[in-house]
Amino acid sequence: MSRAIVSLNAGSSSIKFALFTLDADGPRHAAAGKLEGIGIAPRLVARDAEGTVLVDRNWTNGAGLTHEVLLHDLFTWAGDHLPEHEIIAIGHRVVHGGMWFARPLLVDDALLAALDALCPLAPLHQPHNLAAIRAIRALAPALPQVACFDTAFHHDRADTATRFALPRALHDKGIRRYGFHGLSYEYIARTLQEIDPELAGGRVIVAHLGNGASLCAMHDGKSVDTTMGFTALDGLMMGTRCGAIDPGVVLHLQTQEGMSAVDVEALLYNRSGLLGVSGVSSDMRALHKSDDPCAAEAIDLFTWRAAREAAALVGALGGLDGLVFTAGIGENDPTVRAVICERLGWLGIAIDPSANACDAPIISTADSRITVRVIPTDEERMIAIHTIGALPTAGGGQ
Ligand SMILES: Nc1ncnc2c1ncn2[C@@H]1O[C@H](COP(=O)(O)OP(=O)(O)O)[C@@H](O)[C@H]1O
Ligand SMILES: CC(=O)OP(=O)(O)O
Ligand SMILES: [Mg+2]
Repeated sequence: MSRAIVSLNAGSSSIKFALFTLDADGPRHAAAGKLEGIGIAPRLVARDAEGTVLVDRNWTNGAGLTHEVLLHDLFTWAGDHLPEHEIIAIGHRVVHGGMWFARPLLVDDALLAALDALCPLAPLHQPHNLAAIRAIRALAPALPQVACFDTAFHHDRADTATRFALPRALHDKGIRRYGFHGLSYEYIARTLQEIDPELAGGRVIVAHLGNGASLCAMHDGKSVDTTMGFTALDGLMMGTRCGAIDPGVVLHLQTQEGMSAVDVEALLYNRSGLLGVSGVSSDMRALHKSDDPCAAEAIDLFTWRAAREAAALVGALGGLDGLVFTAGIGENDPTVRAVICERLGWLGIAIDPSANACDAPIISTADSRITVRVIPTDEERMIAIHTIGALPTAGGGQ
């Protein structure tokens, strides 16, 4: 029987998970999967480390099944089908750690209560992250659970990068720029250190372009600035989120258009971004397939915003040595990467079209002044590493 850690990344309509066994040289990936379509038509697919499908299950009449019920089914499946693994802890991606939580922490009642208070700052994520923790507490009260914060990687940035130009008292109360996707950025920083230490020591922009999207400006592997702020609404245009917007628009919608705060929240988080501009889909693949001109306009705006924000981060870094693409779009979409790089061509970026077309590890030409890489992210592995480290006997009692 080998001891194992489960990493959970619970979102509004999906729960991504991965199982890692504890090896002397770090967590070893044993299985991973996704429970998606929660609230509509749930489907569970899991694969072992070789990619063999372990389960592909749909629920009949599954629309009414909650995260809690489905997590229970997932655990029953894991108990029946992965009996050779003793799960010793569960690690969670918790999107918002606020001002105080900058390191992975063992979950207890006090921590859960403090994290509940941050739900309004991450309405698409935090309630689901915490619901998964509570569901597992109910199923297995003695199982240690570790919260790993998406904000933590950005926590130690200089004050200038975290401060809004608002009265000081509001900053002191916690109204400041936090930044997200930190588990992904931390994984990329570590990987870059392994594969290209010289570049890792320099000034690098990492573009995490997924359903949620942000950029991180790193120097020597540390976050200097990032495009997301107080919430995961800020910065880039995303699947359904607007990204940076004149705050005057929000005031206008409320005072002139008669929208309530709840209406505005739903508009900015769920009906904007690629979905709102295209009127077609929030999914980049669907937009490429569509012949609706609004779909093309949405993709154009996505690349325009990404290049514009990247240029701002070059200013924050005082120059640029490397650019890394990651997450669903960043790892798999040569067209989006090519257009963003073309818009940033003035920085001395030159892309090799054939390397870009096959998502090669390096997609810049040999004489490009800036190295452009594609690195698949692995938030689940980062969660497993942090979870092992946060257990009472660090190293998982090995
Ligand atoms: N081959 C691909 N080409 C273009 N876009 C892709 C491809 N594969 C995935 N994507 C896009 O990646 C996005 C989802 O990214 P992902 O990192 O999985 O998001 P999240 O983890 O936030 O749910 C979607 O817009 C999807 O269309
Ligand atoms: C913080 C965030 O936007 O996360 P995701 O990309 O998973 O939506
Ligand atoms: Mg994601």
